[in-house]
Amino acid sequence: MEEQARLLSSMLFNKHRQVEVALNRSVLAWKEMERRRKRSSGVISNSAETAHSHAVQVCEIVAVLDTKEDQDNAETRRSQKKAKQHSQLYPHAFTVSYVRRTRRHQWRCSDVTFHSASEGLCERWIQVINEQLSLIASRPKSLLVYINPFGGKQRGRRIYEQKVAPLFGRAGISADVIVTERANHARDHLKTEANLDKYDGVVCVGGDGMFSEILHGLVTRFQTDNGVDQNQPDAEMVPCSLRIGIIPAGSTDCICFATVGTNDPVTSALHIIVGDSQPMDVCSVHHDDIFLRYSVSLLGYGFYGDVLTDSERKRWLGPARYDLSGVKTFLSHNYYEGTISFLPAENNMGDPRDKLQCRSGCGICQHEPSSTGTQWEMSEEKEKSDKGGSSGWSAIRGKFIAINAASMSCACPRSPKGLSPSAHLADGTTDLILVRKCSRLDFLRHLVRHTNKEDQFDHSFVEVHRVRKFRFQPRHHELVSLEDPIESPKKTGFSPICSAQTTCNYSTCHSSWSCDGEILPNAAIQVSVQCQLIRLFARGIEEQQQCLLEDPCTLWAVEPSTH
Ligand SMILES: Nc1ncnc2c1ncn2[C@@H]1O[C@H](COP(=O)(O)OP(=O)(O)OP(=O)(O)O)[C@@H](O)[C@H]1O
Repeated sequence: MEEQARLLSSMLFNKHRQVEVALNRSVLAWKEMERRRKRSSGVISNSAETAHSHAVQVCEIVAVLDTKEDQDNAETRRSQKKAKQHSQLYPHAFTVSYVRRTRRHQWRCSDVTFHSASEGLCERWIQVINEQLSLIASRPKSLLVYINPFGGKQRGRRIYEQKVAPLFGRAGISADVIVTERANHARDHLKTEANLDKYDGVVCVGGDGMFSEILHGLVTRFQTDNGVDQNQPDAEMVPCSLRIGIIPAGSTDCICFATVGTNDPVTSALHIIVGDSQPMDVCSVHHDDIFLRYSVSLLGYGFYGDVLTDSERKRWLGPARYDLSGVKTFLSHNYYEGTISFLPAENNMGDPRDKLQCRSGCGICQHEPSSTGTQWEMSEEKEKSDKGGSSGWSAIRGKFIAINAASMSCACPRSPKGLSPSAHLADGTTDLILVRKCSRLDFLRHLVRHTNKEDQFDHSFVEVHRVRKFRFQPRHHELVSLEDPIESPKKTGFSPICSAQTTCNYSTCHSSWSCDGEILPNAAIQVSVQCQLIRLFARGIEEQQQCLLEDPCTLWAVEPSTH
């Protein structure tokens, strides 16, 4: 680390111990100065200095506040006499609140209080730290918060008021809060009414369904304001300049888990406060030239579409409905025919089986936008120059149990590595997973591999492609008539191998697409990945070593004290 000039350095007191505190542009560090007698080799040395060093990155300081006398004494009541003496000697204090990492990607807000005899010195510390914080332009000052009071266990409002609002207050962030009164309230408000110029970001308190509302409201608003027609599948979309923060308060919080690494409201609030920014791809889904929906996580046809459709009918069962519908759909073992066409990503975009996981600061997601843009244009050219041909695009016609497009790993507590463990959040691609017709036992083997360390793509009936665009055309929709004898249907009971849904009426011979948990009305769809269309107040999942601070000792290395 390049050594930076100290901005401030003082001898202060922390918990009645003298500490040397120093600040440069990137680190606040303090170390205990403890003088004690030490015996070595039979000689009593004069004194030995031991130091316990602590360091906090300036960008992870939440706030610095003047500490009121009684407030600090409450902390030290154990040794009241000592505390009283101490507070008489050093009556002035300031408290720094900062991010502390705990287990499994969770963050907490910790406080450290420094005392001094000099009020002026404390004021100077507060002023200089605040000056440094104000230089961090990415920190939000004003937020628009939507709370779904009915998401998950209906604790959204309480979570916000008790865990999040106090932190925002401490960090000096103002928030306008809207508690939603109906489904799509947040989406509609964002689309038309909200005065977005006032805000640095939008916060969603709820689950994945609520996030989807915010996503649709915000993306639609930015396209409308910029004259982009969402119904045009090839329209060049305008990225949203406002970031979205997710305070998890739903029954499914997969987007939060995939971008923060944990579902914890305090951690999410701290990521918002420090002004993190995680770009994210969004898939636009069209049927012919009609816009259907946006997706950031999973588009699933066949198995996952059927599970969702069935579980919607069992809402009264609560979260258990997913398990029940999963078992039922598995036993039904339907397959569907159709043609899937796709535009593969370039070779330098990695491979779904390369075992490179998308992590904080991911290299693949940081491809220069210009180079990605150029490659993208080249692919578009290929596509245009080859209308009706196959160059650039590939097409597979077949019988599929499941067709999934994972734009992120889709990891969740139940499937820790997710549907596509190496999918990236912001590389402009989605991982297209095709599970062809196979036996029930083989399909079970494939499903089980989502929960263990084995490669779920290592089956002859599974293939996976990293793609920028794809289209699906169900076979029935194209030409199948009831007389078409392509598969002999077995509508009653479970077939020994698979049951083809080909000779029934339209509504039963095709599956439905599940789009981030919503069912799409059309089976024939076109999907384009919009690279980095939105940004979240997150930083991706941190690797263990990324959590460690660079050596704070560099701060002690040279430089005379400024105070
Ligand atoms: N005030 C409201 N009343 C009813 N529905 C609402 C309200 N506000 C938001 N919603 C809708 O509730 C749905 C579920 O919300 P959310 O994702 O927050 O919770 P969830 O428990 O994870 O949901 P689910 O598991 O049903 O997807 C969203 O699709 C959203 O549109």
